[in-house]
Amino acid sequence: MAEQALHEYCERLSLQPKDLSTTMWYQFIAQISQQAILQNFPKNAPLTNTRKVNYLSMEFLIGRLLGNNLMSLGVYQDAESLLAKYGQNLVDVLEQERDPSLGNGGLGRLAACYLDSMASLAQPAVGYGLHYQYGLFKQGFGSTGEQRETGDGWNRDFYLQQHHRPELQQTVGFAGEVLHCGDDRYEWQPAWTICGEAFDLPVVGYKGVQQPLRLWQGYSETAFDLAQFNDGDYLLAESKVVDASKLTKVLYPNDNHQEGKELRLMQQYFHCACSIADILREHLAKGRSLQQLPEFEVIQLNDTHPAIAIPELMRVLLDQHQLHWEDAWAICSKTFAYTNHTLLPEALEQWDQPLLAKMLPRHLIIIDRINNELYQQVKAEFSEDEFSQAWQETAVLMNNKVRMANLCVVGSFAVNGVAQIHSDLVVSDLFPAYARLFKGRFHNVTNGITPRRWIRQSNPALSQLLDQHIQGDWTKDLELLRQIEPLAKDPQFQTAYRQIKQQNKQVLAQVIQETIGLKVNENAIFDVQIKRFHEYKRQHLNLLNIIATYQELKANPAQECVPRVFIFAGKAAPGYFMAKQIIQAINGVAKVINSDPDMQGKLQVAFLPDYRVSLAEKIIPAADVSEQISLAGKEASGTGNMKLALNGAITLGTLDGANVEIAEYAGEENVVIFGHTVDSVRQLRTEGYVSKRYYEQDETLRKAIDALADGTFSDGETERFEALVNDMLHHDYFCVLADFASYRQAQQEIAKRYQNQTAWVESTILNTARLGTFSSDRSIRDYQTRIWYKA
Ligand SMILES: [N-]=[N+]=N[C@]1([C@H](N)O)O[C@H](CO)[C@@H](O)[C@H](O)[C@H]1O
Repeated sequence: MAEQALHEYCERLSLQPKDLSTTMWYQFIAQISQQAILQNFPKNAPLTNTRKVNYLSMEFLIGRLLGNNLMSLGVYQDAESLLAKYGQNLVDVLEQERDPSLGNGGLGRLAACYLDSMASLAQPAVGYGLHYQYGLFKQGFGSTGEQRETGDGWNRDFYLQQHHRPELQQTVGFAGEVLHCGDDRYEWQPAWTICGEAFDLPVVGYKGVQQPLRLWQGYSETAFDLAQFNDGDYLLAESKVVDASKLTKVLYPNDNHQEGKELRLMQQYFHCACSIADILREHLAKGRSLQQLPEFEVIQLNDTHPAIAIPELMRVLLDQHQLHWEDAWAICSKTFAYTNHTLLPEALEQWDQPLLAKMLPRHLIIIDRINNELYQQVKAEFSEDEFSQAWQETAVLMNNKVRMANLCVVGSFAVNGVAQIHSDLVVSDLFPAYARLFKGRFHNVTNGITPRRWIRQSNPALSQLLDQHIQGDWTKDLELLRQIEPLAKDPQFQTAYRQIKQQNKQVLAQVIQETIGLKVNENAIFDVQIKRFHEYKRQHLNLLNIIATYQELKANPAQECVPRVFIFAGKAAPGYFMAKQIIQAINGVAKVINSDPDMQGKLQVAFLPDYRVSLAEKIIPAADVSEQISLAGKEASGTGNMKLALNGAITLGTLDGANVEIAEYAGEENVVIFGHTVDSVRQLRTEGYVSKRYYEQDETLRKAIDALADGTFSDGETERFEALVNDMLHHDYFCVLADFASYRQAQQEIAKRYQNQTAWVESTILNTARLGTFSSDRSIRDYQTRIWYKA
């Protein structure tokens, strides 16, 4: 079949297979993969004992799809051997695919892993997102190591792994007036509308089903106005067209931070309005009633970004289907479920009421009614003395702001956090009054990652070893990894496992050489911190330890040391000054250390630019140490921690997010935990945390910070990192200085353990063997049994 297709493809190009470029081979393989997806997939029927999931997310960090699709179609080897026949290497051909960076970080990647798992488990689902023209910016570094951003056009219109669905278009209104037509009846007259057209990216489940990721793109109903053009009024002729395409032009590059821009709210509403209309179209087309919606459909809100979907569904039920408030609310509140991904106050979205009054006047009226109904409930539940504090926490409308997280809690039948410690804090710290008011509504579903992309596809050598020693298909059931536990001490298995890690490190060393021109010591510990830059993730704590290690080695050149390569990757939101300071400081330190002959073979720092899914796939299999060093209570879960540990990296972390559960499953002896806990941070704050004291009392820490301040790592410029140093000494909200000593000790523990390779490799094997629970298949099964099950 493929040979025939290849023949036809070459004929169309009037070329011989030997003349095809790598890009042409990519296009050929992508085409036959799409045909295969369209023609003979799925082989399995979707589940019937569960509701269809509509996963609403402003981000889907899907990564390259072709390799994944070939694997899930079961034709990866066929493609590999066909290409090999013509002297081509599939890995190189797959490198031709642009990385659709339609997400910022963990939240967006989690959505992609969940789509893969739902399709693999035959859980009926549709992902609903936006077809951004520009994904997350491309990152480069300037002459003094500062982050530079450039637009990342991922060739949206020519992307091969998608189908345009013009028949699914929707029309979305904005602004305008609301007429009160008596009693409870309202009519919204939008001032203008934008059309949404759908692009379906097939999600190919592994031995499962195929279902769509549906991405909406804005365009203007009124095409080019020829009449106006003929009247010579060219610009006006084009005006409407410009606006619409601007709507889904670019992804907002913020991670864990709200940017209260009008365009962002318009994007969110456009996303929700198109998706709600499409869900109802499909539901009603099956001859089902509106009242049956919660019986067959669940709408999962991926954080608060799609929260406006709640008043949007209410609007449609009230104004377009003339339901009474109670009936509409009964349907809504049994259809929506909300996942919270962060406790950071600056990330909890709040929109100015006046902005909603202008942009979505009908929705504000509905939100006001929801708020009034809630007021009665809170009044009834809490006593006189308790009421004001309870209302302060629970009110949806407060201080001229619409609190989107509160709207989600009130409008959903289920709320979940993304790791046990986080879900506990959601109840104890974020929503205690809600937890009392809505008993049984709060759940935990610990995050997971898809083993298809993050082991089978990105670590083929390890996958082969696992295939040789495991009965059953671990790619489908990751708990089967337990079968290698007895081999953890087996010398032969250890050798094979270690050699695979070493091979992966050599591949990464090649990538580092090609990308930043640094030749790293492949026998050193590859110590990896790869994630978005944010003060709570504390990349600057990692940096302070690197500086201290450098100063120690400079002061004691004869001292024995375990060679180390510190590998960083990650982007900072363009508007996030302090995160950008940290990036620049790491590059400044790297420049000095990497060019210092005294550090040869001992210490190196590699900061790889433009972190993205395809780069993560190369770094993760090569990591020895996984840096998960956020301040306890700040990282809701983390998912990089799971990918790194399953691929045999030892977690060096705080008791935060999913690190806690990784330590539980791997065994405390197979991770290295340090630092303050959630409770001891609370105590530190109560006692009044003064970071300067740590600087004064800890000489190693002081010298490291002084070196950042005195120009050592900034070409003698003393003000370049002034803001970062001042923040550390006079603020340091994320307690970097308070955790420095404990972290440094933990790093020395890592070095000590690494010297006993037999024990180290045993520990890494046990991490792979015992962490099957962090498969996103397990997460989806938890959602099915705890949230999505048919009532
Ligand atoms: N937004 N947001 N939240 C995050 C991540 N930054 O995207 O969601 C991720 C997915 O739930 C979490 O793993 C991570 O801890 C959390 O910070």
